[in-house]
Amino acid sequence: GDISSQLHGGYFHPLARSWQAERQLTKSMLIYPLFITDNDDDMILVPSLPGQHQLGIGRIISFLEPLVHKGLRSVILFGVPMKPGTKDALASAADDPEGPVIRAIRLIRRRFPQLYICADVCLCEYTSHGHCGILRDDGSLNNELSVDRISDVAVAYAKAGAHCVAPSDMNDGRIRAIKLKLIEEGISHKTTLMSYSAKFSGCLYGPFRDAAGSAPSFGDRKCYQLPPGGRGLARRAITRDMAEGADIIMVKPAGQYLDIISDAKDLGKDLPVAAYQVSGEYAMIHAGAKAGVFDLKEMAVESAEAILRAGATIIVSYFTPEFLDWLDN
Ligand SMILES: NCC[C@H](CC(=O)O)[C@@H](CN)CCC(=O)O
Ligand SMILES: [Zn+2]
Repeated sequence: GDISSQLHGGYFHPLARSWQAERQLTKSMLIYPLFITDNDDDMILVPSLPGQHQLGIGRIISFLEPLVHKGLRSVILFGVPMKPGTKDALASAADDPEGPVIRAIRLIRRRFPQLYICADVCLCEYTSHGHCGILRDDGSLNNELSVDRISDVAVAYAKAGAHCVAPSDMNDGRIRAIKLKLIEEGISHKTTLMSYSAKFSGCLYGPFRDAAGSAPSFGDRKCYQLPPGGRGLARRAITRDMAEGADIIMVKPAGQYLDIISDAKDLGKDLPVAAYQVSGEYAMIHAGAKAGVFDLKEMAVESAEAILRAGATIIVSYFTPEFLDWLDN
Protein backbone atom coordinates (compact mmCIF):
# COMPACT_ATOMS: atom_id res chain seq x y z
CA GLY A 1 0.00 0.00 0.00
CA ASP A 2 1.04 3.67 -0.07
CA ILE A 3 3.63 4.76 2.52
CA SER A 4 1.12 6.60 4.80
CA SER A 5 -0.65 3.30 5.48
CA GLN A 6 2.44 1.89 7.23
CA LEU A 7 2.08 2.58 11.03
CA HIS A 8 3.69 -0.54 12.58
CA GLY A 9 7.19 0.96 12.34
CA GLY A 10 6.23 3.48 15.04
CA TYR A 11 5.49 0.96 17.74
CA PHE A 12 7.16 -2.37 17.07
CA HIS A 13 9.60 -1.82 19.97
CA PRO A 14 8.63 -1.39 23.67
CA LEU A 15 10.46 1.92 23.97
CA ALA A 16 8.82 3.26 20.80
CA ARG A 17 5.49 2.09 22.22
CA SER A 18 6.10 4.10 25.41
CA TRP A 19 6.87 7.15 23.26
CA GLN A 20 3.39 6.91 21.76
CA ALA A 21 1.88 7.98 25.13
CA GLU A 22 1.54 11.71 25.84
CA ARG A 23 1.75 11.08 29.60
CA GLN A 24 3.56 8.37 31.60
CA LEU A 25 2.39 7.37 35.07
CA THR A 26 4.90 8.31 37.78
CA LYS A 27 4.75 8.00 41.57
CA SER A 28 4.41 11.76 41.93
CA MET A 29 1.08 11.64 40.08
CA LEU A 30 -0.51 9.41 42.71
CA ILE A 31 -2.55 10.45 45.77
CA TYR A 32 -3.33 7.67 48.26
CA PRO A 33 -6.67 7.84 50.17
CA LEU A 34 -6.47 7.12 53.92
CA PHE A 35 -9.40 6.47 56.29
CA ILE A 36 -8.62 7.82 59.77
CA THR A 37 -10.79 6.75 62.71
CA ASP A 38 -11.09 8.26 66.21
CA ASN A 39 -9.84 5.09 67.99
CA ASP A 40 -6.06 5.41 68.14
CA ASP A 41 -5.29 1.69 67.86
CA ASP A 42 -7.65 0.86 64.97
CA MET A 43 -6.27 -1.05 62.02
CA ILE A 44 -9.39 -2.51 60.47
CA LEU A 45 -9.55 -4.09 57.02
CA VAL A 46 -12.52 -2.92 54.95
CA PRO A 47 -13.93 -6.11 53.35
CA SER A 48 -15.51 -4.34 50.39
CA LEU A 49 -12.30 -2.40 49.64
CA PRO A 50 -9.66 -5.14 49.25
CA GLY A 51 -6.44 -4.43 51.16
CA GLN A 52 -7.59 -1.05 52.49
CA HIS A 53 -7.79 -0.22 56.19
CA GLN A 54 -9.48 2.13 58.62
CA LEU A 55 -6.52 3.46 60.61
CA GLY A 56 -6.34 5.01 64.07
CA ILE A 57 -3.95 7.86 64.77
CA GLY A 58 -1.59 5.49 66.55
CA ARG A 59 -1.18 3.36 63.43
CA ILE A 60 -0.58 6.03 60.78
CA ILE A 61 3.18 6.48 61.11
CA SER A 62 4.10 2.80 60.96
CA PHE A 63 1.60 2.33 58.11
CA LEU A 64 3.04 5.21 56.07
CA GLU A 65 6.76 4.65 56.77
CA PRO A 66 7.30 1.87 54.18
CA LEU A 67 5.12 3.66 51.62
CA VAL A 68 7.05 6.93 52.00
CA HIS A 69 10.25 4.91 51.69
CA LYS A 70 8.94 3.48 48.39
CA GLY A 71 8.22 6.95 47.05
CA LEU A 72 4.72 7.91 48.22
CA ARG A 73 4.35 11.65 47.63
CA SER A 74 0.78 12.46 48.63
CA VAL A 75 -2.20 11.24 50.65
CA ILE A 76 -5.81 12.42 50.90
CA LEU A 77 -7.38 12.05 54.35
CA PHE A 78 -10.95 10.99 55.13
CA GLY A 79 -12.16 11.18 58.74
CA VAL A 80 -14.14 8.19 60.02
CA PRO A 81 -15.64 9.12 63.40
CA MET A 82 -16.67 5.85 65.08
CA LYS A 83 -17.40 7.15 68.60
CA PRO A 84 -21.16 7.25 69.25
CA GLY A 85 -22.69 10.69 69.57
CA THR A 86 -20.13 12.34 67.28
CA LYS A 87 -22.48 13.03 64.39
CA ASP A 88 -25.13 15.74 64.37
CA ALA A 89 -27.17 17.82 61.92
CA LEU A 90 -24.45 20.50 61.61
CA ALA A 91 -21.42 18.16 61.33
CA SER A 92 -20.00 19.93 64.39
CA ALA A 93 -17.23 17.33 64.73
CA ALA A 94 -15.84 17.93 61.22
CA ASP A 95 -13.41 20.63 62.38
CA ASP A 96 -12.90 19.36 65.93
CA PRO A 97 -9.23 20.18 66.68
CA GLU A 98 -9.02 16.80 68.44
CA GLY A 99 -10.81 15.04 65.61
CA PRO A 100 -9.11 12.37 63.48
CA VAL A 101 -8.40 14.53 60.41
CA ILE A 102 -6.82 17.49 62.21
CA ARG A 103 -4.80 15.21 64.48
CA ALA A 104 -3.62 13.20 61.44
CA ILE A 105 -2.66 16.35 59.52
CA ARG A 106 -0.53 17.57 62.43
CA LEU A 107 1.07 14.16 62.99
CA ILE A 108 1.91 13.53 59.33
CA ARG A 109 3.23 17.09 58.82
CA ARG A 110 5.58 16.57 61.76
CA ARG A 111 6.75 13.06 60.92
CA PHE A 112 6.79 13.19 57.08
CA PRO A 113 7.37 16.86 56.17
CA GLN A 114 7.95 15.89 52.54
CA LEU A 115 4.49 14.32 52.15
CA TYR A 116 1.87 16.50 50.41
CA ILE A 117 -1.26 16.26 52.55
CA CYS A 118 -4.69 16.66 50.97
CA ALA A 119 -7.72 16.85 53.22
CA ASP A 120 -11.06 15.85 51.75
CA VAL A 121 -13.64 18.39 52.92
CA CYS A 122 -17.20 17.24 53.31
CA LEU A 123 -19.86 16.92 55.99
CA CYS A 124 -21.26 13.47 55.14
CA GLU A 125 -18.96 11.63 57.53
CA TYR A 126 -20.02 13.94 60.38
CA THR A 127 -23.73 14.52 59.80
CA SER A 128 -26.33 12.34 61.52
CA HIS A 129 -28.18 12.01 58.20
CA GLY A 130 -25.08 11.30 56.11
CA HIS A 131 -25.70 13.96 53.47
CA CYS A 132 -22.92 16.21 52.14
CA GLY A 133 -24.36 19.33 53.72
CA ILE A 134 -26.83 20.87 56.15
CA LEU A 135 -30.47 20.08 55.35
CA ARG A 136 -33.61 22.15 55.11
CA ASP A 137 -36.80 20.90 56.77
CA ASP A 138 -37.86 19.26 53.50
CA GLY A 139 -34.67 17.17 53.41
CA SER A 140 -33.02 19.14 50.59
CA LEU A 141 -29.61 20.73 51.01
CA ASN A 142 -29.48 24.24 52.44
CA ASN A 143 -26.80 25.43 50.05
CA GLU A 144 -25.96 28.64 51.92
CA LEU A 145 -25.54 27.01 55.34
CA SER A 146 -23.69 24.05 53.80
CA VAL A 147 -21.22 26.28 51.93
CA ASP A 148 -20.58 28.38 55.02
CA ARG A 149 -19.93 25.29 57.14
CA ILE A 150 -17.80 23.53 54.52
CA SER A 151 -15.63 26.61 53.98
CA ASP A 152 -15.05 26.84 57.74
CA VAL A 153 -13.99 23.18 57.81
CA ALA A 154 -11.67 23.70 54.84
CA VAL A 155 -9.96 26.63 56.61
CA ALA A 156 -9.59 24.58 59.79
CA TYR A 157 -7.84 21.79 57.88
CA ALA A 158 -5.60 24.27 56.06
CA LYS A 159 -4.67 26.01 59.33
CA ALA A 160 -3.88 22.61 60.84
CA GLY A 161 -1.32 22.12 58.06
CA ALA A 162 -3.05 20.51 55.07
CA HIS A 163 -1.22 21.52 51.88
CA CYS A 164 -4.42 21.00 49.90
CA VAL A 165 -8.13 21.11 50.72
CA ALA A 166 -10.47 19.16 48.42
CA PRO A 167 -14.20 19.78 48.87
CA SER A 168 -16.11 16.69 47.70
CA ASP A 169 -19.56 17.95 48.66
CA MET A 170 -20.83 19.36 45.32
CA ASN A 171 -22.68 22.27 46.94
CA ASP A 172 -22.91 25.28 44.59
CA GLY A 173 -20.36 28.03 45.21
CA ARG A 174 -18.24 26.30 47.80
CA ILE A 175 -15.00 26.92 45.82
CA ARG A 176 -15.46 30.69 45.89
CA ALA A 177 -16.41 30.60 49.58
CA ILE A 178 -13.35 28.53 50.52
CA LYS A 179 -11.00 30.68 48.44
CA LEU A 180 -12.33 33.89 50.02
CA LYS A 181 -11.92 32.51 53.56
CA LEU A 182 -8.40 31.25 52.80
CA ILE A 183 -7.55 34.78 51.59
CA GLU A 184 -9.15 36.35 54.68
CA GLU A 185 -7.05 34.02 56.85
CA GLY A 186 -3.90 34.95 54.91
CA ILE A 187 -3.17 31.35 53.95
CA SER A 188 -4.46 31.18 50.35
CA HIS A 189 -0.86 31.43 49.09
CA LYS A 190 0.08 28.16 50.78
CA THR A 191 -3.10 26.12 50.37
CA THR A 192 -3.99 24.35 47.13
CA LEU A 193 -7.71 24.28 46.40
CA MET A 194 -8.53 21.05 44.56
CA SER A 195 -12.14 20.98 43.50
CA TYR A 196 -14.12 17.81 42.97
CA SER A 197 -15.73 19.76 40.12
CA ALA A 198 -17.37 17.03 38.11
CA LYS A 199 -18.48 14.44 40.59
CA PHE A 200 -21.24 12.13 39.45
CA SER A 201 -23.91 10.30 41.40
CA GLY A 202 -24.04 6.61 40.71
CA CYS A 203 -23.35 3.13 41.99
CA LEU A 204 -19.55 3.28 42.31
CA TYR A 205 -19.17 4.64 45.86
CA GLY A 206 -20.46 1.73 47.93
CA PRO A 207 -17.15 0.41 49.30
CA PHE A 208 -16.09 3.95 50.26
CA ARG A 209 -19.31 4.45 52.19
CA ASP A 210 -18.60 1.17 54.02
CA ALA A 211 -15.11 2.44 54.85
CA ALA A 212 -16.19 5.95 55.82
CA GLY A 213 -19.58 5.17 57.33
CA SER A 214 -20.93 7.95 55.15
CA ALA A 215 -23.96 6.53 53.37
CA PRO A 216 -26.97 8.87 53.41
CA SER A 217 -29.55 7.69 55.98
CA PHE A 218 -32.34 8.52 53.53
CA GLY A 219 -32.64 9.45 49.87
CA ASP A 220 -29.55 9.81 47.71
CA ARG A 221 -27.07 12.36 46.37
CA LYS A 222 -28.78 12.84 43.02
CA CYS A 223 -29.74 16.44 43.71
CA TYR A 224 -26.17 17.58 44.28
CA GLN A 225 -23.81 15.09 42.61
CA LEU A 226 -24.12 15.29 38.83
CA PRO A 227 -26.40 13.00 36.80
CA PRO A 228 -24.27 10.48 34.86
CA GLY A 229 -25.63 11.81 31.57
CA GLY A 230 -24.87 15.42 32.43
CA ARG A 231 -21.85 16.18 30.22
CA GLY A 232 -22.98 19.79 29.78
CA LEU A 233 -23.52 20.22 33.52
CA ALA A 234 -20.00 18.86 34.12
CA ARG A 235 -18.52 21.36 31.64
CA ARG A 236 -20.44 24.18 33.35
CA ALA A 237 -19.35 23.05 36.84
CA ILE A 238 -15.70 22.85 35.72
CA THR A 239 -15.87 26.31 34.12
CA ARG A 240 -17.55 27.71 37.25
CA ASP A 241 -14.98 26.23 39.65
CA MET A 242 -12.06 27.54 37.59
CA ALA A 243 -13.64 31.00 37.71
CA GLU A 244 -14.13 30.66 41.49
CA GLY A 245 -10.45 29.98 42.10
CA ALA A 246 -9.87 26.22 41.91
CA ASP A 247 -6.18 25.38 41.51
CA ILE A 248 -6.89 21.78 40.41
CA ILE A 249 -10.01 20.36 38.74
CA MET A 250 -11.00 16.80 39.61
CA VAL A 251 -13.32 14.40 37.80
CA LYS A 252 -14.88 11.52 39.72
CA PRO A 253 -15.43 8.62 39.07
CA ALA A 254 -12.74 8.13 36.41
CA GLY A 255 -13.08 5.00 34.29
CA GLN A 256 -16.69 5.57 33.32
CA TYR A 257 -16.11 9.31 32.84
CA LEU A 258 -13.03 9.50 30.58
CA ASP A 259 -14.83 11.88 28.22
CA ILE A 260 -15.40 14.22 31.17
CA ILE A 261 -11.67 14.07 31.98
CA SER A 262 -10.87 15.06 28.43
CA ASP A 263 -13.47 17.85 28.61
CA ALA A 264 -11.81 19.04 31.84
CA LYS A 265 -8.43 19.12 30.11
CA ASP A 266 -9.99 20.94 27.15
CA LEU A 267 -11.67 23.54 29.38
CA GLY A 268 -8.84 23.70 31.93
CA LYS A 269 -5.82 23.43 29.65
CA ASP A 270 -3.98 25.79 32.01
CA LEU A 271 -4.70 23.76 35.19
CA PRO A 272 -3.74 20.27 36.34
CA VAL A 273 -6.64 17.83 36.00
CA ALA A 274 -7.07 15.12 38.64
CA ALA A 275 -9.19 12.00 38.44
CA TYR A 276 -10.40 9.86 41.31
CA GLN A 277 -10.51 6.13 40.57
CA VAL A 278 -13.25 5.48 43.12
CA SER A 279 -13.85 2.58 45.46
CA GLY A 280 -16.29 0.84 43.14
CA GLU A 281 -13.85 0.97 40.22
CA TYR A 282 -11.07 -0.38 42.44
CA ALA A 283 -13.25 -3.16 43.88
CA MET A 284 -14.51 -4.05 40.39
CA ILE A 285 -10.95 -4.51 39.11
CA HIS A 286 -10.17 -6.74 42.11
CA ALA A 287 -13.37 -8.73 41.52
CA GLY A 288 -12.57 -9.14 37.82
CA ALA A 289 -9.05 -10.34 38.57
CA LYS A 290 -10.40 -12.74 41.20
CA ALA A 291 -12.90 -14.06 38.65
CA GLY A 292 -10.03 -14.64 36.24
CA VAL A 293 -11.18 -12.06 33.67
CA PHE A 294 -7.74 -10.36 33.63
CA ASP A 295 -4.51 -10.04 35.57
CA LEU A 296 -4.86 -7.52 38.43
CA LYS A 297 -1.69 -5.55 37.67
CA GLU A 298 -2.39 -5.43 33.92
CA MET A 299 -5.87 -4.05 34.50
CA ALA A 300 -4.74 -1.57 37.16
CA VAL A 301 -2.06 -0.29 34.76
CA GLU A 302 -4.43 -0.22 31.76
CA SER A 303 -7.09 1.68 33.76
CA ALA A 304 -4.46 4.25 34.80
CA GLU A 305 -3.24 4.58 31.21
CA ALA A 306 -6.80 5.35 30.11
CA ILE A 307 -7.15 8.04 32.79
CA LEU A 308 -3.84 9.61 31.70
CA ARG A 309 -4.75 9.36 28.01
CA ALA A 310 -7.95 11.27 28.74
CA GLY A 311 -5.85 14.13 30.14
CA ALA A 312 -5.39 13.65 33.89
CA THR A 313 -1.94 14.15 35.43
CA ILE A 314 -3.04 13.39 39.01
CA ILE A 315 -4.77 10.14 40.01
CA VAL A 316 -6.37 9.47 43.39
CA SER A 317 -6.00 5.70 43.55
CA TYR A 318 -6.37 2.87 46.06
CA PHE A 319 -3.78 1.05 43.91
CA THR A 320 -1.12 3.57 44.98
CA PRO A 321 0.80 1.14 47.27
CA GLU A 322 1.00 -1.39 44.42
CA PHE A 323 2.07 1.26 41.92
CA LEU A 324 4.91 2.24 44.28
CA ASP A 325 6.20 -1.33 43.81
CA TRP A 326 5.42 -1.51 40.08
CA LEU A 327 6.82 1.86 38.95
CA ASP A 328 10.52 2.70 38.63
CA ASN A 329 9.91 6.40 39.34
N1 LIG B 1 -18.23 13.36 49.99
C1 LIG B 1 -18.75 12.25 49.28
C2 LIG B 1 -17.84 11.05 49.31
C3 LIG B 1 -17.77 10.45 47.92
C4 LIG B 1 -18.74 9.31 47.70
C5 LIG B 1 -20.13 9.49 48.24
O1 LIG B 1 -20.95 10.07 47.54
O2 LIG B 1 -20.34 9.04 49.34
C6 LIG B 1 -16.38 9.97 47.54
C7 LIG B 1 -15.29 10.51 48.44
N2 LIG B 1 -14.95 11.84 48.09
C8 LIG B 1 -16.29 8.45 47.43
C9 LIG B 1 -14.92 8.04 46.93
C10 LIG B 1 -14.83 6.56 46.60
O3 LIG B 1 -15.88 5.92 46.37
O4 LIG B 1 -13.71 6.05 46.57
ZN1 LIG C 1 -19.85 14.09 51.28
